[in-house]
Parts: sequence; structure tokens; C-alpha cells
Amino acid sequence: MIGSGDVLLLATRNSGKTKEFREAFGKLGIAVKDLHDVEGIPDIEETGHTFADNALLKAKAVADIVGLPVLADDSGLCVDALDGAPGVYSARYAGEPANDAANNEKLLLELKRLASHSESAEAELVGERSGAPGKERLAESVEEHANESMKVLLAESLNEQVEEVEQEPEQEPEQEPEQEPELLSSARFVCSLVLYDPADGSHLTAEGAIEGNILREARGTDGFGYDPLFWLSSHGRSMAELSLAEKNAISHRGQALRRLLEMIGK
Ligand SMILES: O=c1[nH]c(=O)c2ncn([C@@H]3O[C@H](COP(=O)(O)OP(=O)(O)OP(=O)(O)O)[C@@H](O)[C@H]3O)c2[nH]1
Ligand SMILES: [Mg+2]
Repeated sequence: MIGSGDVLLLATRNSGKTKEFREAFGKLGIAVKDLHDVEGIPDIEETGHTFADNALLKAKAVADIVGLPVLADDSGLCVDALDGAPGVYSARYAGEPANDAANNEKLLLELKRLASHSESAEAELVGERSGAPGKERLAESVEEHANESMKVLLAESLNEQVEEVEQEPEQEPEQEPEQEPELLSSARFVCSLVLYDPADGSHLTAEGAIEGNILREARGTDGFGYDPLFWLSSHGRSMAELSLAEKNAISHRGQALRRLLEMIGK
């Protein structure tokens, strides 16, 4: 369907995606166009429940109009602390029209809200646990239940017990300064690619995913979407601190594309 010297149409209006595909396909001598280069393609509603469903829906809708093979990408961020959200709704997480800055802001807000809830729950639990019997309560118990000679013995043992309870916990050894920035949740980027041929309705699907963590504060200026909040421990950088080529070498999109190219023998 595609080959050296070919032009490939992407069913996307996301210029961030197009840039990444241009970097990857450029090496194969394949020029890449997107929906900014083609007139008369309506907005395609993404009604699927999975990335693969939406990628097929976009590739087919555009290919059926232009009458040529089309590649579509449906992708998103799945955050564990949010039970996989925003997922297929990543582009419009903060509402329509899609806005990266608003999406990032909402993601941080949701995760910080969760973190502060679990911090106060933890503080309550620690408070309950530290309700060890105090000296006064133990002394009252001696008065209530012992005769005189027992009182002496019990009072001695009480003092020992209280000393144990009241002893300062041992000091933790000094920690090394933290290398990792503050992280809010594990997460992954997922990408489904569909290459659809309108000549016979055949299509190929390939997927990729990359694991990372959500940063408390944005870092870096490259990439798009949630890249500034996506921390890669293996690289000690955020996704937005990688060059195009570095991102393609590891990203969900790069992985899916290499799988697709393998399927078509490229
Ligand atoms: O930081 C990011 N780095 C990435 O590499 C990445 N890949 C996807 N995403 C997020 O997921 C949405 C896709 O939704 P999506 O597949 O519907 O695409 P889109 O609506 O942006 O364009 P289109 O291709 O549909 O025209 C995007 O907008 C982003 O929010 C990414 N964020
Ligand atoms: Mg979309």
C-alpha cells in the first residue's frame, strides 16, 4: 500500500502526531500529509470504546472519501490512580475544543485532589494507631485492680513499660538526596494505528504502549499533549525533554509504527 517515493495520508488534525510520523517516514522516503492538506473532510466523531475502534473509524471514514489508503492513529494516556482515565477521552479530557494546557491542568488537579484525600486518610489512621495506653490510664488500672504489695510490683513494671512506650523512635539514617522528582501516579501512553485500504476494505492494526509516571510539575517544551507531565525514570527526563527521534525510538507511537511497518515488509 505504501512504498518509497509514496505519499501517505494521515487521518489526523493533530500536528504533533504528524511531526512524529514525518520524522519516522522521512527515513523511508515517504512523504506524509494530514487533514490540514486535504479539503472537504468533515470532523469524524470518535465514538469507539477502544483506541483500535477509533483508529479504524477514522482511517475508514477518510479513506472512503479520498479513495486511497489512509493511516489513522488513536492514542491516549491511561493513569492508574484514575482507573485508566483519561484513556480514549485524552484529547478532550477538559472538554471541547481539545486543549493541551487545559487537559494537563485538569490531570494535575484530579491527581492532587486524590493525593490530598489519601494523605488525610493516612493521618487519621496514624492518629488511631498511636493511641497507645498512657501512663495515667495504666496507673488508674493499677489502683483499680491491685492490693498493696501487688501495687509496688505493678508500679515498677508499669514504669518500665511506660519508658518503653515513651522512648523516642530511633533516628532514621540520613537519606541520600532524592534523584526522582515528585510523582503522582504510574501511567502509560497507548497508541493504535490502522492502515485502511478502501479498494477492498482490508486493514492492518498495530499497537504500542510505554510505561511512565505523572509528574507533579511540567518539565520540557517539546512534544505535545501530556508529554511535559510524563516522566521516564529510565531516561531521567520527561517525554517533552526528548528530541523527536528520541521520542520515536521509545514511544507508544514509534513502537506501533515499527510493528505496522514489519507487517507490510518495510
Ligand atoms: O503527551 C502526549 N504525547 C503523545 O505522544 C500522545 N499521544 C496521544 N496523546 C494524548 O491523547 C490524545 C489523542 O487523542 P486522539 O487520538 O483522538 O488524537 P487527536 O484528537 O489529538 O487528533 P486526531 O488524530 O484524532 O485528529 C492527544 O490529543 C493527547 O492528549 C498524547 N499525549
Ligand atoms: Mg481525536
